[in-house]
Amino acid sequence: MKTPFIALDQLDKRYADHHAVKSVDLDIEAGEFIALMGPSGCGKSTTLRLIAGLDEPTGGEIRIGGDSMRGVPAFQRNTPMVWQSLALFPFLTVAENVAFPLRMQKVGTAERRRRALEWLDRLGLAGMAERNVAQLSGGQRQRVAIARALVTEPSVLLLDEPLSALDAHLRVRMQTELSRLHRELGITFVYVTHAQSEAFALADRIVIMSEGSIQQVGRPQDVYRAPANAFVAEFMGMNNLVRGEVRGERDGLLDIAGALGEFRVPSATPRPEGSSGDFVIAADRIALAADGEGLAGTVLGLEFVGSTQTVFVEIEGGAEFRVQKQQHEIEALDLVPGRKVRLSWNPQHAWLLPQPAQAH
Ligand SMILES: Nc1ncnc2c1ncn2[C@@H]1O[C@H](COP(=O)(O)OP(=O)(O)OP(=O)(O)O)[C@@H](O)[C@H]1O
Repeated sequence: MKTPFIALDQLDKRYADHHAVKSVDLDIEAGEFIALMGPSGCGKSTTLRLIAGLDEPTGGEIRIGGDSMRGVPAFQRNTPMVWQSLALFPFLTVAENVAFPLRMQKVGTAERRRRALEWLDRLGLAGMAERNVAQLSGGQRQRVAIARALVTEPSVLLLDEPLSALDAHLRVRMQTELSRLHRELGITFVYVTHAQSEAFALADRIVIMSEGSIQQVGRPQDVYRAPANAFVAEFMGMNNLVRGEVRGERDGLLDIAGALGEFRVPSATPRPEGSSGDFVIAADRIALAADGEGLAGTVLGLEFVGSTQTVFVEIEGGAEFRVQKQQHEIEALDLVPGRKVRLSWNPQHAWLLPQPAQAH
């Protein structure tokens, strides 16, 4: 097997009163764009800080390029980090800010300036070198922070919610910028974010964490379509979780029965009768109709994002479902709160959650 570029091996971090990272194993390939995701407090930033050497693990090991980072201080790792708060020096010019890490490395004045200007140019900031950072816009400041992180030509860049302070429009532009940089530089990016849209737009693989443990690692679309457990399914937002129990098997599909009724669900492996039959059905896989077959429900509300509508439906029996449709697909239904609807889906699109004992 190929040696991973960054290896987290049983990585553990305990604070006095909190177990923030619990025996995390993760291999990151050279050049990969990895996004760490999970609810607030799940240990994403701590994991990133441990990789950066800004915090010491209380157990396990980090290897970068095959070398153990045990006892290696942050400044010797060349794993720069970009934060939401940027931490630029207000009393230095833009060029001086970017050149700062080279000063720490004892690079000569002329060379420092040459490299700082080169990175400013790469990030579209040529001509701003002599400005004070206070004279820049939020997006420009973000680029300065990225230039400063990249000026030492690291082989890994760590980013902790770098775009969350920007407005929505700028965030999308900076996403494109980061994606371009990642492609051009070919270095490894480890990116902490709350925002699913960012992780999906940027990452080769996403890591979903909860309470200090990894719940699932995979390509964004695979984690979305095939969550490893109920936590991941719910975290991914646009999944509807249906609880049930296996009643039998017919024609390659399992019969599942639960509080919402009876369903047919595919399974890659046999599942004994009476075992868990919890499954998810993604919001965009559900068809809506005014009547006919399917789960009966009542529209609770609607949410528009561009041309996409999310329809919130209360199912008879109490559960709430989300259905995601293009505006033109449901125009004819004239959906308003209180409208009765039927929900149906192709059984092949349902995803049976792995048995709890197998989930990881
Ligand atoms: N220095 C510290 N001392 C004690 N507890 C800490 C310390 N740093 C972090 N923690 C705790 O460890 C847990 C994980 O924190 P961490 O910052 O890694 O979470 P996160 O997933 O990045 O959250 P957020 O998305 O809110 O930034 C939290 O409960 C936090 O309160």
